[in-house]
Amino acid sequence: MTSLQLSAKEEMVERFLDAAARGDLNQVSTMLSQSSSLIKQTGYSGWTALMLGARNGHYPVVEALLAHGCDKFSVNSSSQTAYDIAKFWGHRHISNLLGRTDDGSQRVLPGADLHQQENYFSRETLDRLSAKRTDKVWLEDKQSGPNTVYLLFSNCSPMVTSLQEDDNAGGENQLCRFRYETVKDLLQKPATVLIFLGVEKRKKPSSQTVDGMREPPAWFAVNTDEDSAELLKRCREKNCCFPKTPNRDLLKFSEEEAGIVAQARSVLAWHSRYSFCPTCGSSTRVEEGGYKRSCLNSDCRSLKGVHNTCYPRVDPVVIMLVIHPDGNQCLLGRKKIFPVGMFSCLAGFIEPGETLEEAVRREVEEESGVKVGPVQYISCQPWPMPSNLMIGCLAVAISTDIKVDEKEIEEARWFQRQQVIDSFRGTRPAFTIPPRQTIAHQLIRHWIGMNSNL
Ligand SMILES: NC(=O)c1ccc[n+]([C@@H]2O[C@H](COP(=O)([O-])OP(=O)(O)OC[C@H]3O[C@@H](n4cnc5c(N)ncnc54)[C@H](O)[C@@H]3O)[C@@H](O)[C@H]2O)c1
Ligand SMILES: [Mg+2]
Ligand SMILES: [Mg+2]
Ligand SMILES: [Mg+2]
Ligand SMILES: [Zn+2]
Repeated sequence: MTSLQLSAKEEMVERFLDAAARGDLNQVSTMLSQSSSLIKQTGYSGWTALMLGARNGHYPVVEALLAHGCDKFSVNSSSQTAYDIAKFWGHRHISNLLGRTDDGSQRVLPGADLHQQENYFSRETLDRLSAKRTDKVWLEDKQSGPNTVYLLFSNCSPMVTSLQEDDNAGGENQLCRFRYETVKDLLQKPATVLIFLGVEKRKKPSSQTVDGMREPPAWFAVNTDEDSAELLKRCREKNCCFPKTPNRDLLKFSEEEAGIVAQARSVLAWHSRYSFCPTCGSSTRVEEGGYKRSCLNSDCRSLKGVHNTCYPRVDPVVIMLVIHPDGNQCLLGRKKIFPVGMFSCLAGFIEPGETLEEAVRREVEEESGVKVGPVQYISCQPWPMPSNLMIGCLAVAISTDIKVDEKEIEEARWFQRQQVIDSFRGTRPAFTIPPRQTIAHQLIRHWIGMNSNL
């Protein structure tokens, strides 16, 4: 396409991207002051100005674009961020700048790659204030606070408002939020479980107004045995419901709400499964803002010393993308219950007395017959179904013959890097990639972005 065929806007975008690629800081700054939206535009190459500045080693341009608040996590059509690009081309000073976390911790851990993937269910919107869980007076005061937020759960599913896709950034479900007056009768019921989730994290001081001095709102989750139709009557909005497919619907929240749901649902699921003392079978009492169950039998061993049975459990699971020794293929498998055509990373529960590296090696060999050598941790994800912690790793195979354990896996296959890229793009997909909310998706994307030939 010649420049004559470009619209005025497209031409401006191309000029801006060209300035970033050439390292023309003056032109980049002038154009940004005229049109700030240029910062997120991509040209025909599918690259942003940040990617082009990073590709060509223009530190001042990258610095200026970051100062203007550009999104350093956006990716090109090969799923590479500007950081991946700078690293690949050996512009260390730029990859260090792009990989730096806000607290400057990269300087404390030199050489560490602290560009951490944020996974769905991982965002901490609330400050958990765990020290306040034992402060009964403070907790009771918060319960009836005028700005306190309550979330209602039935059978560990949150009450939500279903939105049209465009209503909410990234989410189709929104949590229904209630005030004390609407739920206070429920709190009196013996079968109700109340969890203190935390208080909203304070925004920057500059955004505080007159009520900036007020304490930030506390959040609680309530699970009751009241009929779900009765619970819905408390809500005046029309679209409120308890989702019919709870597990799938948990993937439809915004990043902020997903983090809160992960916390609340895992703790509530623990209460619903551990209502009696696991040590002696007696009844228990909920304590510490819903984070402890103490045995009511005064002779019980669980009351002496610290017993982990009194606290909510988390089950660690390794999930790994196994890379072929040639570096150009990865191993994916499918369970019978997966949607048709979907392949995902292998995964399995860590067993007692096992390191995560050994768990990776054992699960991969059990499920696919492939032997694994080096294992590298990448990122993790709370997975509240009911209470897993998915520990995401890359692993390098040292054998390649596949023999699946048919009890767990229907099929496992090596996929070429290009097949994986095509599946991400949706062009001639060889298989379906798991949804973006899963750490499996993010691990596969990470591998694609890591060692591609730019
Ligand atoms: N977020 C993601 O991307 C993602 C992807 C894959 C799996 N997962 C989750 O990881 C979990 C584990 O994966 P898997 O099923 O392949 O594990 P797995 O390969 O270890 O096999 C599951 C079997 O392990 C046994 N098991 C051992 N400890 C267990 C425990 N604490 N709880 C339940 N079963 C236990 C059971 O017999 C169960 O059938 C799944 O339940 C799934 O929810 C999440
Ligand atoms: Mg498994
Ligand atoms: Mg297994
Ligand atoms: Mg297992
Ligand atoms: Zn007991």
